[in-house]
Amino acid sequence: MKRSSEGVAVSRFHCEMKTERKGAARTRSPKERPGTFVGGVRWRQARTRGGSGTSGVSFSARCESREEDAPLTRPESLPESAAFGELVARSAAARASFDRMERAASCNATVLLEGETGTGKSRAALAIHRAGARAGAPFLVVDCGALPANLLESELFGHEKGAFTGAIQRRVGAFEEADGGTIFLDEIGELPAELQPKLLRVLENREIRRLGSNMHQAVNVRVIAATHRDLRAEVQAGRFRADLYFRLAVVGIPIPSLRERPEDLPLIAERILAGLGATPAQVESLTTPDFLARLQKAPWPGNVRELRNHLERCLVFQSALPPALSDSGHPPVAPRSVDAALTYAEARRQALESFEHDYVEALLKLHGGKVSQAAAAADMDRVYLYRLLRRHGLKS
Ligand SMILES: Nc1ncnc2c1ncn2[C@@H]1O[C@H](COP(=O)(O)OP(=O)(O)OP(=O)(O)O)[C@@H](O)[C@H]1O
Repeated sequence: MKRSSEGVAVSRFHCEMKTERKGAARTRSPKERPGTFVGGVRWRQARTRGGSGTSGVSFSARCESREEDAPLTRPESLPESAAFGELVARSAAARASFDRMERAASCNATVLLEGETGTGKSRAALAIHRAGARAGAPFLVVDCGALPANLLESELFGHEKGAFTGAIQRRVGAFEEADGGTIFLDEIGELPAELQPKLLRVLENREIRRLGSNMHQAVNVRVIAATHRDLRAEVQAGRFRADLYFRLAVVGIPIPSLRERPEDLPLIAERILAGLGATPAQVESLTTPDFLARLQKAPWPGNVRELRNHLERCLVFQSALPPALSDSGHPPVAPRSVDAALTYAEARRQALESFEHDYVEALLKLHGGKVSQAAAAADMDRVYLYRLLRRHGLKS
């Protein structure tokens, strides 16, 4: 794509072109933009074939077909079912993601995993690391949404003694600790604005500077990032730097939600039940065609994680619970009663635990797994909500 004019105010994403098979490309243009022209006609979405031209306010492009322009994924060559690390799938969409993961594992490029909460992004990141040349080196996870900016900066890049109040000794950051290996930046969409240029510099120069130090230090780290957000929309809205987005999305891997691929559910359910140590009789009762069909119809806003919780609940209550009942977190048993044999303090602690679990689970479900949105709606601190989710095993 070449720029054909200068000094015109244009969107961060002028238009998106994705190659398809047989030398064709799909062109999409954001609706609020001045527009993209294919063959002189203004379009929001169009398919272009070899030789046709596409142009916009400040660029023009030509779609040309070449033999070596093979698509990244060849659906016709994909096997019936596939596994990548812990992940299993049958659907073409998920197998296409696995195919990309495998290719990503064999190189060192920065990867961006995009998918809703519970779709398996963290497991995919670990599997990419383990399948690659860095498998024997460290794999470090940093949750970019779990810490305020100053603590996160120190977590990522480390600090010198005295760098800030409370920095009583030097601390090595995750980038340094992961040297030779991989750093997994989870929830990258939550990275505070002030840290975005700092991370960009690290990705560009492959060197870090500890907080409070003047020295730059080279690091050899592979970066895999993940987000449940639509990062392109975040860039369009000005909340995420476009240059950082492009640095991260060298290999972009979308992971489909569970409701987009119900055909994967039986296979995943079997894998989960095996992992939970279900007996053959339990597996049989929880994989009947009727029960699986009911599970396949459920929306699963928390995706595979929610399915896992549901199946675990089914094992605990020894019953093929309908998903709608399980979703509320309330098994079909008598309402919670008070155990007066306990001390007041203990009974209160248990009730509070149970309330916290049910509340944060329902809250997250109500907001489609979006922690920041859920925290804002509940008037809670996001970091505190993350802590509660972890404590109750609702987020790994
Ligand atoms: N395709 C799959 N096959 C088997 N298990 C899966 C699959 N996808 C996800 N899981 C399981 O679902 C659970 C959630 O996965 P994971 O924590 O990687 O999700 P995530 O997308 O990183 O979630 P979040 O965005 O909330 O951090 C894990 O127990 C994982 O093993």
